[in-house]
Amino acid sequence: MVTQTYKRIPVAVLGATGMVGQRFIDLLQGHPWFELVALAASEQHGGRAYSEATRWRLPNSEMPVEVASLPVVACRPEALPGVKVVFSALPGEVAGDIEEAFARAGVAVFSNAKNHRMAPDVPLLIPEVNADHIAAIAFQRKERGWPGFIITNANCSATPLVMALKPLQEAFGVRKVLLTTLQAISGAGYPGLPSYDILDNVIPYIGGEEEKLESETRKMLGSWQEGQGFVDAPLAVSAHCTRVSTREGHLECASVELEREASPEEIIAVWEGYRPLPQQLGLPSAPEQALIYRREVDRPQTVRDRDAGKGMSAVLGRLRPCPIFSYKFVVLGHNTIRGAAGGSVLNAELCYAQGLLADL
Ligand SMILES: N[C@@H](CC=O)C(=O)O
Repeated sequence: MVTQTYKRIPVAVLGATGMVGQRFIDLLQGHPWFELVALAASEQHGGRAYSEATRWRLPNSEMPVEVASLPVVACRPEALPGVKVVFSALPGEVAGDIEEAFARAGVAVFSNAKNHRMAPDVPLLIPEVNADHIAAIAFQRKERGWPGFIITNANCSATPLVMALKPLQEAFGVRKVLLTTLQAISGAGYPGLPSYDILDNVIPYIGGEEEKLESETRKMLGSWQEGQGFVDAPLAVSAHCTRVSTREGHLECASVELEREASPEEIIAVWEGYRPLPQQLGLPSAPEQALIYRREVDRPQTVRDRDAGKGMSAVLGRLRPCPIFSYKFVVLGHNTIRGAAGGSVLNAELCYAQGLLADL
């Protein structure tokens, strides 16, 4: 259990006006270790108050009064003096250079953007899965000469899949994964898809998503080797990604081939008994149970289960034998919480607990 009581670290959100930016703002309200002191977005907002620059879009909540009058400044380090940590919800078109400018200026960047995920010196982090990959930060800082650093979270559909696979990999080995996703419309940001395209419809294509899912899964389930870098897990992953007309929560149907035989009871016991580092450390955003297995025949369901563990748990169900691979199952993750802002906040908490934010 982490019990230090440092002064809270001043943090900012980049890309604060979008959906994921708003998730960051929401999750940082009253955070015990991080104090949200500034908001940044595109230059067009020119310092206007947050309440004038954007409308609050998160369901069942109002814009926090603490941020309503904050000016929306430009995404430049000099516009955010005193800020030691930034959470980036920037779109991929601009995230790359901006995030690097912050790391160069001595800021720790926790990014939701795709740009640096597959870089050979950037941890693609899910604290329940590959907390040891933060060892790459020392290498990144040295190689790039940065006093700060960049850590990214994973693609929102890779996140619950990898959380489900990690304990299976440890206990039985995993050789192959075949996956079909049913991804919510919020994954496309706001305003996202035209209603005429998505209502009464399923779209069997999300640009770049299948490639990300396949490569990110191998990186996260792989290892960080001093002197060698990231080594991918020797795992074949094939993904079909579809967009469905749910608002939040990516539901995924997976078939896996294991290296060793296992009974369904053993697999469920491994999932239910999984208690990785964030839970051991009691990190503020870590759900009590990283993985929840539902025994009902028709769960998990997107609308009923996406908020489990305040949107930070992966919810599993329907484990059954697969006539082609070893087993098949369903997994669900909240895409804008665990798969986006919540994932990055947990990454920052792990770094805080491991002392990586102390020397910024
Ligand atoms: N790329 C993802 C984003 C996650 O929510 C998607 O399109 O769903």
